[in-house]
Amino acid sequence: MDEKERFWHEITTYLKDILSLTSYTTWVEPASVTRLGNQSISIAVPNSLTKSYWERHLAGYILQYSLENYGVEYEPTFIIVPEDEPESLRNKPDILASDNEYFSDSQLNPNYTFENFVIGEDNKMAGGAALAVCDGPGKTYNPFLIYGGVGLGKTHLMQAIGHEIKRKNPAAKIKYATSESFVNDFITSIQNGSQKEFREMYRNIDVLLIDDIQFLSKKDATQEEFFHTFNALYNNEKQIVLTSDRLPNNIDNLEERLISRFKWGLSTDITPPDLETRIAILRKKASSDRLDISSETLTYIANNVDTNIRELEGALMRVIAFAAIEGRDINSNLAAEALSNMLGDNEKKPITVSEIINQVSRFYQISGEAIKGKKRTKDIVHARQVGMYLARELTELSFPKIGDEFGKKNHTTVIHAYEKIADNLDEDDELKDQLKQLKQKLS
Ligand SMILES: Nc1ncnc2c1ncn2[C@@H]1O[C@H](COP(=O)(O)OP(=O)(O)OP(=O)(O)O)[C@@H](O)[C@H]1O
Repeated sequence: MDEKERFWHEITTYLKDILSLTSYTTWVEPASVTRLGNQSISIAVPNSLTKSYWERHLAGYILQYSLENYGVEYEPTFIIVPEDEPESLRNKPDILASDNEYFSDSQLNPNYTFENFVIGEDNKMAGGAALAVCDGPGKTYNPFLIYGGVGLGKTHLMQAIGHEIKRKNPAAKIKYATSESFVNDFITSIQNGSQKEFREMYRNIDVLLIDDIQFLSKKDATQEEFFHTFNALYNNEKQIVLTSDRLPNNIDNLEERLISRFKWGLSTDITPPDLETRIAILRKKASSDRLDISSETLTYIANNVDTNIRELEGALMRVIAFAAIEGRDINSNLAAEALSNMLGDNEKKPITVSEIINQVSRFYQISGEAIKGKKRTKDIVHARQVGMYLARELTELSFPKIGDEFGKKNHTTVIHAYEKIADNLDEDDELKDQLKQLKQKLS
């Protein structure tokens, strides 16, 4: 037994111990190891459903087991090899490895392509602009920033740009990193005295994709480095694509010079998908797993999960897994059963004013006491008025009751705050974005 087979035998034995028999036979048995590197392991799985299950529930065990027993974390990557693929391919680690290497060189997820990305009303601006970026990398929109709430497809769209540019120009060097890995790479380079290599890695490329730039907040030295990376790429007409959960203006402690550079190109937001788009996304996922699921069932799922696309995919996976485990056909009754716990859990509790004050306080970094207090500096008044507006929008409370909760303010103060924010919303995109984020946090 070689090293790879031995590790696989050990980890699957370990998983057999901790999982139920059904989970083990449904998810672990169909998987196989294809390669073991110094700090990585490639695993072949038969479909994207199994891949997601491994990614969400089992990958952590591999990291933990390898660290505890081998002193190194084997980072797992999953490759989909359909079961009806010839046996020869399933057992050809070299083919799989080289395929994997193609992607690992830029760290792109092979599934995050335009082909797999459904464009609907909510994301058509972002989708169209992303395609335009691929037609003129470094020229059309540079930088290109995609922003929006959790699980709405920012990473997918960003990586689709990487794939598409690579497809059009196979020689293009694409670098994808989360802002956390940018920070870590930078810190490691300082510790190891390898700044030159770090700069090579981030500057000697054609396209830089940086995910979740909100995490650059408060990291002064890294922001400085990122600023120089940005300038080097921008000046050489190399494409920069960024994602963020909010507009750069609303990222705390982000340097002004970065904010202004991020505004040079195009910023576009992605909002939660409407029902039709949610159904289309489910249909695409089902068909890529070669599953024939009725429109009625897909509509049932889409109707009941409207938070974000990651949750929507999770719900579909749950339905499919439930059907597999119970040995039943997929229909809307089964979907209702499979999702009953999940939907029950999600039943909305009414939002309280103290939750609103809490979120507003964290968002604007102004204490709850100040919001409820009497001070009238500009920042405090703004936070207070936003809080009052949200209280009116998100609770059933009357103006006088809201006034009470905000430190016994008169109801006319609340009415004034409500009207002021409502009026400003029409013209102020930044305010609109702040409220969107706050509402998302509160929901
Ligand atoms: N329009 C879409 N069509 C098909 N799949 C989508 C679409 N948007 C998102 N998804 C899928 O939803 C999941 C979550 O998307 P993604 O990770 O890109 O979200 P995100 O906005 O980057 O989330 P986060 O804020 O957590 O980083 C992914 O599996 C992605 O493939």
